[in-house]
Amino acid sequence: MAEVNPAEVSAILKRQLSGFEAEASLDEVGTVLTVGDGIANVYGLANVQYGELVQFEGGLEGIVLNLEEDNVGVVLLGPYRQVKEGSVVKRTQRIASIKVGEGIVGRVVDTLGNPIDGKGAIEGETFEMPLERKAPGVIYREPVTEPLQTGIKSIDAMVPVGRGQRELVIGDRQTGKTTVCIDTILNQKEFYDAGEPVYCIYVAIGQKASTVAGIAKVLEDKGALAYTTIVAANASDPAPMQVYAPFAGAAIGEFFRDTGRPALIVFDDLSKQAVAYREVSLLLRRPPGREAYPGDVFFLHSRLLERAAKIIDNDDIAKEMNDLPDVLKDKVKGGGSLTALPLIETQAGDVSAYIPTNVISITDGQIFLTSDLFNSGVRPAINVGISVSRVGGNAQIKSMKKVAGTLKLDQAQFRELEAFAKFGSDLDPATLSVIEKGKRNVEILKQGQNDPYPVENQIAIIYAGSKNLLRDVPVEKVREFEKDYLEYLDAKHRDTLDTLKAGKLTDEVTDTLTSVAKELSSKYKNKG
Ligand SMILES: Nc1ncnc2c1ncn2[C@@H]1O[C@H](COP(=O)(O)OP(=O)(O)OP(=O)(O)O)[C@@H](O)[C@H]1O
Repeated sequence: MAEVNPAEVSAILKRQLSGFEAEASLDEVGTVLTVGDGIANVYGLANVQYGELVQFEGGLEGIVLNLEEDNVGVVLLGPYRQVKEGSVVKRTQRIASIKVGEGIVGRVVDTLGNPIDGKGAIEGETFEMPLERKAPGVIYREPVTEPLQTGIKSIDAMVPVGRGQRELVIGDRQTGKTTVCIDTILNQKEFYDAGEPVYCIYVAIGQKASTVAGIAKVLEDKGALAYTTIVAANASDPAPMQVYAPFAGAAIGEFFRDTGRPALIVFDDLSKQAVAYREVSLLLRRPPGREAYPGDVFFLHSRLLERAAKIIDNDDIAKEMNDLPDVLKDKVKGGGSLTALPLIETQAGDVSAYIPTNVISITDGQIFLTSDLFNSGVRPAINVGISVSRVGGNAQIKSMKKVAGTLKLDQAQFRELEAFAKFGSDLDPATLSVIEKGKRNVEILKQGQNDPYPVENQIAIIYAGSKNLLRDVPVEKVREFEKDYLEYLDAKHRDTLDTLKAGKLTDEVTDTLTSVAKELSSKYKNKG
């Protein structure tokens, strides 16, 4: 009998074991300790990461927000009736993210990227973009130099916004905040038609579903849905969905920004998001601070708004960008931008409350809307005296910059003298002329809802106002004059308008504008 050679046996065993791979995988699971008010405390997920998605029995997902020694606090992203004490929770090893692709344009989605407009699944290739992502570092950014045309005369002239800027829109309720932002989105149609779309994202937080449906309809009717995505976390959605909706919107914006395209995001509004965050934090038993907001509510807004940026126009450097999701690695292009228009609602004009002061200090300027102006018929109700844009001036086109400079000075002078306007006849002619001109300029800056103006039209009418060419037009007829003047220029002097659009304010152009304005205003004089 042949003897068993141990060395031979162990060699055979070794050979067989070397190709062995364990097929069974071990899911890390935990159990629910307590659940209620949209929060679950889970035991047993020792290795879970902050911000990771976990899945409950029945498919409901949640985000891990509190890491404690023996349990983790999870916010639930949906109705949690089926979750009970003792339910099993599974780690997904995925940080919360949203699927973004070209197909998301024109859709209405929820915080997790699920379509809620009844038009079926999102088509085409999609990429997982993380909800929370570190903002691009200094090396990957460029200063703001390109204008973002809002189509609103008083903004484009006096508080201009540039691509990559963060400009706060702040005011009491019902002062036209949403309208300013929707009009800005509508104004981007010009660029879409010209084949260089600015991709827009409207994030609705804590609003009525009917309001969101109304906005979607306006955008669709005006042809703006073709380049716009709506992210909606309505008032009836759980608080965590409202907290993360702006982050989901930013993730969509970043997809366009990092693939070299301009994007615009509107957060309507961050006050409601802060309230939802306060709710979540209190339920997670985090200590309350000023106005019962948690201590990190500033960080919540600053890390969100920092994601608005103008990316350097160099593909090689842009490719190195920090925290770039792997899925985008070979699609990255430089030169993209994400402009943010956050909204904040104040109570009785109090801008020194906690959340308004926070966001004012984070953004690059603010557009103040006031009820007084709104109610006196000055709409959009922008108070230009206290509105500023810290970087947008560099982005204004030259022709606009020239005419707007005079307008700003005139209006500042007018505001100083305005109180005297009541004494009409007792004033010296110089003061009277400043007041009369100011009144006409106020009329010029009025604008209807959903009626954005192309930049060349804005320059043409502001030029007429600032050169006092309207002195013969009665104040109440200024808007009628404006309409005739712009229609006439468009019909007869399109080349002049095109020159203005190109940023030039030549003598020839100013001569044309002056002669047209004089001719039309003289008619008003005769009529009057
Ligand atoms: N330029 C305008 N011309 C005429 N009406 C306007 C103008 N801007 C806004 N409005 C009207 O004012 C109302 C309030 O506008 P909007 O909803 O934009 O304000 P808001 O400040 O966003 O309000 P909310 O408090 O609901 O957030 C709307 O009914 C709108 O139609």
